[in-house]
Amino acid sequence: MISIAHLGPSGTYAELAALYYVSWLTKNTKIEASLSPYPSIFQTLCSVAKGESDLAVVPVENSIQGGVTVTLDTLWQLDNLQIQLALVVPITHSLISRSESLDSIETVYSHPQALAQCQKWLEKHLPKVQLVPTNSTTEGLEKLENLQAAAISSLRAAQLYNLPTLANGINDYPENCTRFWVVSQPGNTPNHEILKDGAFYTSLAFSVPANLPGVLVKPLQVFANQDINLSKIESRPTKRSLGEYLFFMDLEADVSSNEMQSALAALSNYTEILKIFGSYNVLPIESL
Ligand SMILES: O=C(O)C(=O)Cc1ccccc1
Repeated sequence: MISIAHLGPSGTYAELAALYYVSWLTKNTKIEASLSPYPSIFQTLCSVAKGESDLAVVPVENSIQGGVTVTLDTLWQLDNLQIQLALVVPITHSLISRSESLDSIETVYSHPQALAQCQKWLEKHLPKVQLVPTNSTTEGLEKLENLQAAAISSLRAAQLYNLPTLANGINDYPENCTRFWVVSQPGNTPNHEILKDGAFYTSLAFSVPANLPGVLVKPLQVFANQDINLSKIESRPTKRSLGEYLFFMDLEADVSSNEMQSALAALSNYTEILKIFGSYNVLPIESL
């Protein structure tokens, strides 16, 4: 039995992503899994780094809001985490409340990503409310004894806690989806048959030795030279001093391929610290 950590309380989108993964595991392997909710994304990842859980399922990027910075920062900070798999989950938000109508809502609780994904809807329908960020979309559901309160979470969460919804599909963009990573400690890899033919993506991050003109050109050129496509680049502050950055990249090649091995050997000449987070494929959830 493997344990899978995810952002809780139960009913989050991260739990939904973990459930998709478990359903794939059940169908394709003999591995059984149990889910453990954690109060924050940071604690979810720490539980794997400490060996308390075998795997964590964490959001990494939203199609509307971009990177989930805590996930990127924590992966950089904790040295022993590897990405095993990615999954992309469609996100549809509901406004959950015991109130009879929108008119009496004074406060809306949710995860900052969810509040941001419903910004226009909130501006239009609830322009005067106080928006309160929470650690997850389900954390705010505890506050709904108060009839003036509402929370943004999934319809699935509303059903789980037997709570009524005031509006459904309130995200500003219907194509809203979030990419999640399944991470483990390096050796602790459940036998992913999906990886049999090699992985499609490699994710890594690096700092550069000095803030000079052209310092990012060389690392980019290294991958271009090997004909490796860059599918994402994101910078994050090093937190050492203002204006110094780390660069997180997703590349379309397996770390063990000749092209990637050559690129990485060349890359190390132009980076200060280089961390490789792993090679992985995307689990197609429509196949489940
Ligand atoms: O809070 C949740 O439910 C999460 O899993 C994080 C999140 C929040 C908003 C969109 C996608 C994931």
